Amino acid sequence: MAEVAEGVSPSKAVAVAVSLGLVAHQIFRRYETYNIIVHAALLFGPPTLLTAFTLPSEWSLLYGAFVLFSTYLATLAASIVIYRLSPLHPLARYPGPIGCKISKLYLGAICIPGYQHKYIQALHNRYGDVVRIGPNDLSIRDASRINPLMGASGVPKGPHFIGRMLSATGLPMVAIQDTDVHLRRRKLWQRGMSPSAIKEYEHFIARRARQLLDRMGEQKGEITIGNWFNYFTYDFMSDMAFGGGSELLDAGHDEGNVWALLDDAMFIATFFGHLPWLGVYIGKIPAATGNLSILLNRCVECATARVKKGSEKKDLFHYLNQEDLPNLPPPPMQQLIDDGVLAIIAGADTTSSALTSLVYCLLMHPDVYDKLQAEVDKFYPSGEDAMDTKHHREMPYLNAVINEVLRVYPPVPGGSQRQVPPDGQGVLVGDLYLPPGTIFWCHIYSTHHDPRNFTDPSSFWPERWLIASEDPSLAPSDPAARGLDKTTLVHNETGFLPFSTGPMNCVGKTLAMQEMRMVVCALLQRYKIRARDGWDGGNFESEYRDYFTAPRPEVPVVLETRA
Ligand code: HEM
Repeated sequence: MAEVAEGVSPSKAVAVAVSLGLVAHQIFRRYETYNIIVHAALLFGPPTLLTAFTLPSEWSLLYGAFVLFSTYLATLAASIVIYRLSPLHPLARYPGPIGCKISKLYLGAICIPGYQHKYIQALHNRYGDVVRIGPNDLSIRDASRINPLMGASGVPKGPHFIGRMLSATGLPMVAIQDTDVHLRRRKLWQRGMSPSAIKEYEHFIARRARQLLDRMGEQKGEITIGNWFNYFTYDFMSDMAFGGGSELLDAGHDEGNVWALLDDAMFIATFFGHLPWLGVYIGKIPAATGNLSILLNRCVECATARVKKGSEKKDLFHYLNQEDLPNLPPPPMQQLIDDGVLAIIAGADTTSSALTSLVYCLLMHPDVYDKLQAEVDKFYPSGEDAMDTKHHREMPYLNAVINEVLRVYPPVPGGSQRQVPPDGQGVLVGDLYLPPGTIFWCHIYSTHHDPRNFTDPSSFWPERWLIASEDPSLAPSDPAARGLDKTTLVHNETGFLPFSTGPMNCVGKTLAMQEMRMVVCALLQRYKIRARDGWDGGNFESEYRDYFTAPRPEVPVVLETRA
């Protein structure tokens, strides 16, 4: 080989390696791909060819390979870093930490302890409403931009689910970036979440909610109520998505470690959500993905079993499998599996998180607890069926409490990612310009906690929802109104987006609200909830974490059956 290269001087060989490194950067920049073979070819192909064909005669093969590989790769890395920090980068005008501008590894590392929501909120407080949180990523905390960016003619989904699912193929609906394909797929979900479908699910919710109350009541002494909500939501979502298959409530513990797996999986998924290409690599190594792969495989097994068994009830699967449209062929098996997985992951943790936060808030705010109890007792006195949803509309305080919990402790604190199509036009909203390829998040936690959207935003104060809607149940003279009325209260519901917003928002919103209302009414009708003696709730706020969904600290309680 060296013979072929005779005449190539070391400085020439190094210069060629530098030039190829610069060219490779331009190729990476223009043609983003998750194809490992393309990545490997670009990373290792040029220096391998250089070593093979231009090795200077005075270098040994080993030395030459070392010099050419390191020159090529160092040039590529330096070119990337310099470009990302330079005024030439399309997002150069947006402020943010240098580490974020250089690589998504920075935010990936920061998210590991779980306080990404607080970190991004702090960035907004320091840099303003638009912050660069990655080389091509922005976080936005400006309620006035939310509808133009996420509403009817908003921007498609971003790529973070590719990293979360450790694959660029076989993705669930939530991850589909092509807007037309996403909306086609969503039609099935929309039928499965229509008011008439949800009416039919009420008895599924009621059966599991009764089981939840019975099983909690059977425990002696203190219980960790969040764990029981976990069992409830997981069993219920398994009923919905797979026609059953999970009996955690019955077991009374995390049988099969599903929640341990889910928590670990969310942690891994959050890191790779920031680095989708790396997630795709790691996804090829079964041992490296550990619990995330186990969780995904378990869901695949449940979905496959359900497809084989066929549908016995009108549950969510009935609609996802188009059994309500018998003249149409069923969707491909892989689609059913992917969306079954999605139902469990999207529907179980979020609702459980909200219910746990709600109990925490009631325990920390006895005045709120008393008022909610009074409203529940008014509509569901002892003997009245607490699973009957007919009074929910007449319960403004119940709805205010749930909204306020979702505002202060959003179960998906970061929200959902969007990306301006790289091959299309940029997006201009007022003076905010997002160049093609820009990835962004309308950051839910920061928006909910912005004083420009909500008076005293960190304070848990359900009455704000009553004042805003001028609900007659709260007189302006009531001390709970804090001397505010609709004109003096800051209350911008455009900045309230726990379920995200627009045509790609949470399709399970109505179901989740129904579940929460039913469980809260039934729980308060039957039990008095008391915090464990000596527990002051101190670490809930500080240890509420963000791994896309929100792991929360334990809330230890004692339940006393009400007379
Ligand atoms: C309190 C409970 C819940 C909260 C706070 C919540 C929140 C969210 C958020 C923020 C998104 C991202 C939407 C976006 O990309 O803009 C989402 C998506 C989704 N959620 Fe929920 N969710 C909850 C409960 C549920 C339930 C019970 C289900 C039932 C299966 C569900 C199913 C879904 C699905 C299928 C998506 C993907 C929607 C799409 O891509 O079109 N969620 N959810």
